[in-house]
Amino acid sequence: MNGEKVKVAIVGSTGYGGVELIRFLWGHPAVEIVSVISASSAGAPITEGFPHLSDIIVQSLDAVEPEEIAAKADVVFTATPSGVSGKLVPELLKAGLKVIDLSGDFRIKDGDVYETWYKHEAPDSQLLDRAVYGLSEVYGDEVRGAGLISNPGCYPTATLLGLIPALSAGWIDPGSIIIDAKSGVSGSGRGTSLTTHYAEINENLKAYKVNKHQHIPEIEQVLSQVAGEPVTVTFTTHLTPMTRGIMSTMYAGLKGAYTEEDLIQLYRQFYKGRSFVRIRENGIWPATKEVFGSNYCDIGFAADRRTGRLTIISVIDNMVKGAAGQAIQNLNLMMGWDETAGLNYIPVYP
Ligand SMILES: NC(=O)C1=CN([C@@H]2O[C@H](COP(=O)(O)OP(=O)(O)OC[C@H]3O[C@@H](n4cnc5c(N)ncnc54)[C@H](OP(=O)(O)O)[C@@H]3O)[C@@H](O)[C@H]2O)C=CC1
Ligand SMILES: CC(=O)N[C@@H](CCC(=O)OP(=O)(O)O)C(=O)O
Repeated sequence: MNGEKVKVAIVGSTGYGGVELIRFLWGHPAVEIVSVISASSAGAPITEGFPHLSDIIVQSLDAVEPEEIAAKADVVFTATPSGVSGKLVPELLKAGLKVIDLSGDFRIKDGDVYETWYKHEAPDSQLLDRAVYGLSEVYGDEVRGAGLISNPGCYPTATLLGLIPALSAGWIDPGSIIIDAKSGVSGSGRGTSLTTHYAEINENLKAYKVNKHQHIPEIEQVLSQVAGEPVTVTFTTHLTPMTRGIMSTMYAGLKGAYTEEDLIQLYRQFYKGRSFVRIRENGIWPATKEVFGSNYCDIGFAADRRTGRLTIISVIDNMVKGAAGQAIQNLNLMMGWDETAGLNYIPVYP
């Protein structure tokens, strides 16, 4: 990590993902933020909308001009909505930038599947092939040296990190997986809507997009690859009255009489040497507050002898491991740096 700092730009810097990228990148030892970019507020100081960045980000917001971004930066993060990234990323790559995209546009390898779930035109199939799916702990080797990284969705990150070790070991039945997931409202971005209106969400718990969530094909794509056979899942999402955090509770049929101790050993081995996945033991279940503001994913399990089912609980902060933190972890891997650079914070508690 010696020498000149890598210059980064952020498109979508006025959104929740963009502002969270600024928070971590500002303290990154090998990075300089050279441009914060906005489609709707170019020319304005970022502090107009985000006074907490006063005296930290001094430059005004730049316009979305790929050539100008490439003249300043080496790497660009696109924290832009699905449908926008798919059109913008090819221009940024053409201008010579390395790109880390936070949207869902490059995650699904089959363009037809993407169009069915996202209702936008799919990016070019060659680019879909080129995009590396940045689930850092699983595809880290592919991320190293990549030019285009597709950062995973928030729910898929929590869910896949919880399921992959047991599935790849052949310990759970791939046809039996049920996922019940809950998210804080920042997961839906900074835009206002009736669903996230204070009076609608406060003291409330709502299921949404049941069997229709755009993260279903993303989860199934990875699980199918891991299992070596087509996997379908039942996936239900809920909105909770909290700002940050995701809890994914997963159920699957066990294919043997595995104990919790077996599972702890399996998961510890799978994530050996990876700083951001922590495995719980002694029946202490992970809670969202225990990862708040950090890049950790905490996982706990219970193997039920009576029903033959495994319960896995995985928690992340959707804004960090579910978005900006994992994107920076991928930058670190892409650049050959320590994956924890700029991300070494313990969770905010209480
Ligand atoms: N929030 C979360 O927990 C997670 C979000 N994601 C994904 O990350 C991306 C960003 O999410 P989030 O920050 O929450 O969303 P926000 O809605 O908070 O922000 C999106 C930003 O995109 C910018 N934007 C909109 N249209 C354009 C355009 N045509 N060209 C350039 N920029 C545009 C907007 O800024 P401006 O108008 O100033 O340009 C806006 O600030 C999304 O794809 C989201 O799905 C992924 C994982 C988790
Ligand atoms: C709470 C909430 O609304 N969460 C969003 C997750 C958004 C996201 O991460 O979107 P992409 O992965 O598609 O980019 C949702 O459920 O759609």
